[in-house]
Amino acid sequence: MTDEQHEGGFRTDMAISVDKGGPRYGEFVESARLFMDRVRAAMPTEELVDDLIDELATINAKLEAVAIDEWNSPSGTRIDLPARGNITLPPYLVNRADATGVDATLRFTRFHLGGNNAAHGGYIGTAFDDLLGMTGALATGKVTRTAYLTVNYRSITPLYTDLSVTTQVTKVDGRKIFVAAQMRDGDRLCAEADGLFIALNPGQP
Ligand SMILES: CCCCC/C=C\C/C=C\C/C=C\C/C=C\CCCC(=O)SCCNC(=O)CCNC(=O)[C@H](O)C(C)(C)COP(=O)(O)OP(=O)(O)OC[C@H]1O[C@@H](n2cnc3c(N)ncnc32)[C@H](O)[C@@H]1OP(=O)(O)O
Repeated sequence: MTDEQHEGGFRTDMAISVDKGGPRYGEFVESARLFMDRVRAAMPTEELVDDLIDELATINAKLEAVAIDEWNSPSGTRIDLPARGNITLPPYLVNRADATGVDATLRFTRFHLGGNNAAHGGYIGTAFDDLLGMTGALATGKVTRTAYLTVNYRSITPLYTDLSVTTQVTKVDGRKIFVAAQMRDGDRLCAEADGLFIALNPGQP
């Protein structure tokens, strides 16, 4: 990736990769996700907390030594991995993606718990934002930025259940891409969204 491609405050091109971080990078990301779930579910003893702080200090020092800028990191660019290997995002697999929309399968886990075994609404919005951003990118061939995103929560979204997410381009008007999405548990509509994404101009901050 050149300086020109990411001049300004947001990348204007997507540095996709399938090999950064090596063949076991996906396994590393899944281990990190499992760790996040385990932290969320744990009731540790004081002794275990002491022990874990020390072990994590070692791990964090190893990772700090290999930190790299956002434009070149595997996280967010590995298109062969769930959610492009980005642990910030709920893990989803893209089943179909073209200029008209995207079909994905998504699974929330303990880390994404809102309450009463249901997903937190913010993570539902995060999933929609990313998959709709991808939809805008595929519709225009450019990176797009969210202008607005409206989420309607229609019924409880369960954890540890394969959910389907479908997105559609509803209208393109110059740089404006109007999009919609639905999240379902089988036939049941859990949540839906509509949004406006703006295709960035070259160098736009
Ligand atoms: C297996 C296959 C996989 C393949 C994958 C391959 C590739 C995928 C590649 C990449 C994509 C992947 C994933 C996506 C990644 C991330 C998605 C997350 C995106 C975000 O999470 S991003 C962060 C949150 N987001 C912001 O941080 C925005 C802050 N904001 C701004 O940066 C500006 O605000 C901006 C840029 C939005 C617009 O600014 P601007 O200067 O460029 O344009 P301007 O203001 O002139 O608006 C132009 C026209 O839009 C209308 N307009 C604007 N805003 C409107 C609104 N809210 N409501 C109604 N209309 C609106 C105007 O009225 C005008 O309309 P008109 O032209 O008709 O007058």
